[in-house]
Amino acid sequence: MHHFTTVAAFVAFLGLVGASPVELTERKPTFSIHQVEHKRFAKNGPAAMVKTLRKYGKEVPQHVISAAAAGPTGSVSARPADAYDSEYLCPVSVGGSTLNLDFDTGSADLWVYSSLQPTAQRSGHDIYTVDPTKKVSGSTWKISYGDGSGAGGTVYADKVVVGGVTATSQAVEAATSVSAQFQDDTDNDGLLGLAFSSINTVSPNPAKTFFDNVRTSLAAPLFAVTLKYHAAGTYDFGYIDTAKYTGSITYVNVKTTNGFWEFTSTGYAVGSGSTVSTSIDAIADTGTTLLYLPTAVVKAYYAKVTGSSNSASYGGYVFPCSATLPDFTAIIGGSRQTVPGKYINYAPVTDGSSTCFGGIQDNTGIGFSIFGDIFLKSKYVVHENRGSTPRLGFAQQ
Ligand SMILES: O=C(c1ccc(-c2ccco2)nc1O)N(Cc1ccccn1)C1CC1
Repeated sequence: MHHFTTVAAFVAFLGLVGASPVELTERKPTFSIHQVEHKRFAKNGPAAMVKTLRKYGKEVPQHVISAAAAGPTGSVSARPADAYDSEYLCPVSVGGSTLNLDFDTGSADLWVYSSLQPTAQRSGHDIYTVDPTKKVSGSTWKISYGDGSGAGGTVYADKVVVGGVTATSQAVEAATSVSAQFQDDTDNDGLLGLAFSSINTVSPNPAKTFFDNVRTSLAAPLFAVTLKYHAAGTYDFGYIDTAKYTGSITYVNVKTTNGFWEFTSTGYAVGSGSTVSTSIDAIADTGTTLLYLPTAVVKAYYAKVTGSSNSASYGGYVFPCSATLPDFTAIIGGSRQTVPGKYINYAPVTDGSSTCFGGIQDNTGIGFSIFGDIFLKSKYVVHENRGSTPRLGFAQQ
């Protein structure tokens, strides 16, 4: 972009456009100079602040200097898609269009509704309009999720911006077809996977997640998840926000062999009951709504809920919506991570029913426990990958 900084340059410009200063003043024409974005400008707020303070000879606080020296950081809102926090959606710029994506730490594909789908499938959705010049030749993707939903399509390399953090050449997996469950979910324009790139489904060459693409350039190689109960939370990239949690963060090492943010909880407690020591293999998964735990743990929990039962017809534990639910505590890294009982009432089994579906359910058939939104929405969870030994950090909101 050309910046006119001197009168001489300005007059030279008039010469270029064939107008003399006198002529201009007589006819007083109007003209505008259209600014274009500087394509390679990485947004760094602290650096801009340092520049301004120094320009006016002001003192620059040390914490601003050190933040400026760091890489980019960013934050994006995560809004509940419905009254029951079934999923959380975040606005993302994909190839210049804003789509609302479900950030999913349990999968590793960034896939979007697209112009490749039949128009009936994509009505009500924001879509990514593919640019054939950006197609990744020969690549396809296909994913299936634990609830039986799924999608598939082809791949494009395009610019993706999340909370001001830019991946300039992100693998954007454009859907050619999505399952009925996704078609019915008209708020959701796709998923942004934040698990490990080892489980990305692009073939023949697996793609990197957004986090893996920006990780080493961020001020710190981490993102932090703050989901909230019936309220908007955030996904922060590159920094820890001490205003978003109380007490301290307890870290545990992550096992990445299955591609998930997988960790071990060493025990649990129901309400004010005593702690039961038992090893629980679990994953943190923002893309899963509920908290799936081993059979014995779930039985011990609902033994304390009057009127609860494991309903074959509703496919899980239910109880009277008026029930008082005990808190649930998981021991992680030696710390007590407690979920308020109120958060464990997920939703009425059908609109208006006085029977409610439990937020804690049995993990039989999954192969591990899943700490989904029911657990996560009372926590501040740091997902750190320094390259070796990724870690999860848990703190109370
Ligand atoms: O939905 C998934 C899920 C995510 C990603 C993949 C996948 C296939 C290929 C690459 O990733 N497959 C899944 O199934 N849940 C949650 C879940 C919930 C209930 C039952 C089973 N699972 C994965 C995180 C555990």
